[in-house]
Amino acid sequence: MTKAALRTLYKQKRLALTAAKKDKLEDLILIQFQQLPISFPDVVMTYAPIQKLAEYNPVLIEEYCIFKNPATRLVYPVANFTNNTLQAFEVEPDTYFDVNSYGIDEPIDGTPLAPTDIDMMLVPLLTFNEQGYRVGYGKGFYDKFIAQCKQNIILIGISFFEPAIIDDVHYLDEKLDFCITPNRIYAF
Ligand SMILES: Nc1nc2c(c(=O)[nH]1)N(C=O)[C@@H](CNc1ccc(C(=O)N[C@@H](CCC(=O)O)C(=O)O)cc1)CN2
Ligand SMILES: Nc1ncnc2c1ncn2[C@@H]1O[C@H](COP(=O)(O)OP(=O)(O)OP(=O)(O)O)[C@@H](O)[C@H]1O
Repeated sequence: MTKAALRTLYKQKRLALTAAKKDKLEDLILIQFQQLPISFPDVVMTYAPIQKLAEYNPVLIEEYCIFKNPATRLVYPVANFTNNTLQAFEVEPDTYFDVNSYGIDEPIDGTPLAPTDIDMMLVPLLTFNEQGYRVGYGKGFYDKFIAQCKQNIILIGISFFEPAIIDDVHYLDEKLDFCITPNRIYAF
């Protein structure tokens, strides 16, 4: 399917999950994440989920990263919807967040961080394919941002559903290193 058709389908599939089903899938995803064959680096970019789009909430994964590596530093994206770019901000436990016009909690007094300082990134997505390419909301925020990160950054997608076939992968699309589903880890 095209990315446009996949966006519509996977938004519907996510929104159709009951709270109980979503809770169960989130537990299974955490269990899979805990099997990842990596050592946990210091600087981890995560995201605050968009509730109205039923995104996966990575909070338990963040806690697991801190448990495995107490030196973990958490970073969140702040989106500029004028030019569809992201900026990374490191947060502390007392950092304030404010909800932006798209319903995303963003840090308002974090410390700006260069994309090259990020070691690992949890990348939001709607779906992905067996080759490690993802479909997001179609504004290219993450593709552009990942292009500025270091070569050996670990990119991890998380999906409630198994992979799809994407007919229109673009040459600028960035490939994930792993995608976690409730059933297994895909390594690319
Ligand atoms: N949690 C989270 N944060 C993120 C992203 C993300 O995918 N998830 N982004 C990843 O890029 C950036 C923001 N990109 C976004 C792109 C579209 C929409 C959105 O609400 N799209 C609606 C249509 C809204 C409209 O056009 O009025 C939709 O897709 O239904 C939200 C965020 C940065 N922060
Ligand atoms: N490295 C890049 N530099 C400039 N433009 C880019 C880059 N990568 C992607 N784009 C542009 O961004 C637009 C959206 O890309 P795409 O459809 O892959 O978004 P997406 O991955 O679904 O969304 P997102 O990254 O926002 O979650 C496309 O028009 C694409 O040309």
